[in-house]
Amino acid sequence: MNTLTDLANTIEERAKADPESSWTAKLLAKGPEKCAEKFGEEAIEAIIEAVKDNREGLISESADVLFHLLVMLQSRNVALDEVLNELARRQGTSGIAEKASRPKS
Ligand SMILES: N=c1c2ncn([C@@H]3O[C@H](COP(=O)(O)OP(=O)(O)OP(=O)(O)O)[C@@H](O)[C@H]3O)c2ncn1[C@@H]1O[C@H](COP(=O)(O)O)[C@@H](O)[C@H]1O
Repeated sequence: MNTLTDLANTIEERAKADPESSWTAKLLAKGPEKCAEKFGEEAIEAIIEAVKDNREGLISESADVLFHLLVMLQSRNVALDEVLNELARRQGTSGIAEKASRPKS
């Protein structure tokens, strides 16, 4: 099992934990909208580090982004595996070819 899968499992367990004892439980108890807001904040912090070309900051903020993405998914009962399956489905399809195949709007 990889680190991301381990973390997703921990987050799923924390959904039943006491919000006083777990950051994850506390955030999940605030609801999906708060989880989404927190993910957005962390994404912006990662963007700032990328623009500043701060390598250490980008690594640290990216870890926050992944953690908060998993919490947001948990808040809407979406399993990490469902996202990984979607990525696997896309493997081998060029992004340029996929975009060209979309119906014209
Ligand atoms: N990976 C993480 C992780 N990354 C970030 N964070 C927390 O996310 C919070 C967000 O940090 P911020 O500074 O943005 O938040 P803040 O300023 O305190 O919050 P605001 O009041 O500003 O919204 C901090 O409290 C971090 O400690 C994490 N908390 C937990 N985990 C993992 O989740 C596991 C379970 O943690 P608990 O749920 O706390 O038991 C841990 O063992 C870790 O593996």
